[in-house]
Amino acid sequence: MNATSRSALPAARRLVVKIGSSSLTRPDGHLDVAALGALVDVLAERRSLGQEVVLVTSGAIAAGIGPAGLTARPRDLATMQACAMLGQGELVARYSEAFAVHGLRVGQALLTAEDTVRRVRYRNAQRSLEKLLALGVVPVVNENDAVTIDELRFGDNDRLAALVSHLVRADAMVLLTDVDGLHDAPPSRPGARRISYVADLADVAGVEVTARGSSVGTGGMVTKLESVRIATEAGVPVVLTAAGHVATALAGGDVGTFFAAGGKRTTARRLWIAHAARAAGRLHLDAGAARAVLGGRASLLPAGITRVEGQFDAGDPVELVAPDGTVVARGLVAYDAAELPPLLGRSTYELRADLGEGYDREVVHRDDLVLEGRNGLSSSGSAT
Ligand SMILES: Nc1ncnc2c1ncn2[C@@H]1O[C@H](COP(=O)(O)OP(=O)(O)O)[C@@H](O)[C@H]1O
Ligand SMILES: N[C@@H](CCC(=O)OP(=O)(O)O)C(=O)O
Repeated sequence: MNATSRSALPAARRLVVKIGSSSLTRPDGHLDVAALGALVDVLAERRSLGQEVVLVTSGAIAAGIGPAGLTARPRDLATMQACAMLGQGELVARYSEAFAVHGLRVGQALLTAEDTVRRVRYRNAQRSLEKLLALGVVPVVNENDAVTIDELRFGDNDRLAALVSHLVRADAMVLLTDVDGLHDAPPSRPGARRISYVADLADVAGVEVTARGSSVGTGGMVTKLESVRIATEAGVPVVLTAAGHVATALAGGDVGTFFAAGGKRTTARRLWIAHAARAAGRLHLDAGAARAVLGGRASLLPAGITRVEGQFDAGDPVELVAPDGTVVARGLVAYDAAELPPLLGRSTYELRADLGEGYDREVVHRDDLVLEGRNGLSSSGSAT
């Protein structure tokens, strides 16, 4: 399949389609059931043409606003989560009804960032989604808002969709929103024009995008481009378009923006480390450690760390900072923040002798470390 042209879409064996809150929400903040039905009609048609579809859908919070007795979308995390818990069942019920009209069944998958990072959980999600697809069911995926906490939360579904694309080995990903693709300036600005084709994300590095989305969406165009980066670096081409253009987009028509896939498949955890929503802390390195890490082959040992910043637990993403203050890499730390201070600057030999086996382990293993590159991901791992 050609990952550099729109012909990838009708030729795709497996598609991931993500629809955002802005396209599923009425002006009064409630779920737009008609918009949901229109999307399902198009997806059902693709299924009848032999394509497999994985749907990543936002809308749980929107669907929960009414039942929660609220008048507007909440902004604090706890109320958003409560609303999503109320609304998720409602949302899936609407999808079940709409797909049933076409004789199709849906299966709900609620994922967290952790499911795409931890190897065992990644494999588990991969196996169950494969089985669901083999059963002819349409997976309906959302973030598990009820249990996710701030640092490990996607918040928006854009990056989740990219990681799901990697997980299910999609041939293409389609991001549906309320604007017809990336524009050369925020679309509210007079004269802003759609960009039809992007061969390399570096070509649009100068385009002004805002993080503030529609009144209901999360992350705006910034998280969409981040999602595009993850997908294309993983070898998956992307179309970003308006929800109303989904039929044309899936047929390979010239709507929205097509982003050609550049990279070769890398591991999901490396993608996630590079693009994790927020680092939980920082490790300051001495010059030797910074050089070793930048060399690309070394793990970070306690001896090369001069200072620790932030409250993190083992497994959290952290930034690695060189003596001149630049962030040289991101990685998953193997210790809690509180454990580290007595170990700093000491050799693994000393630590093993004083504290015993286990304290001589790397602070960040090289498999859990991604260099800060031009595209935020400059090292290559083997495919998961
Ligand atoms: N350069 C740009 N091109 C296109 N859209 C942009 C740009 N900069 C900012 N945006 C905004 O991004 C918004 C979409 O993001 P968001 O509201 O988070 O959508 P969703 O709910 O679909 O995820 C659009 O409404 C648009 O105003
Ligand atoms: N998981 C949340 C999605 C949060 C959100 O707004 O995402 P998006 O519409 O992708 O910007 C929900 O279902 O409401």
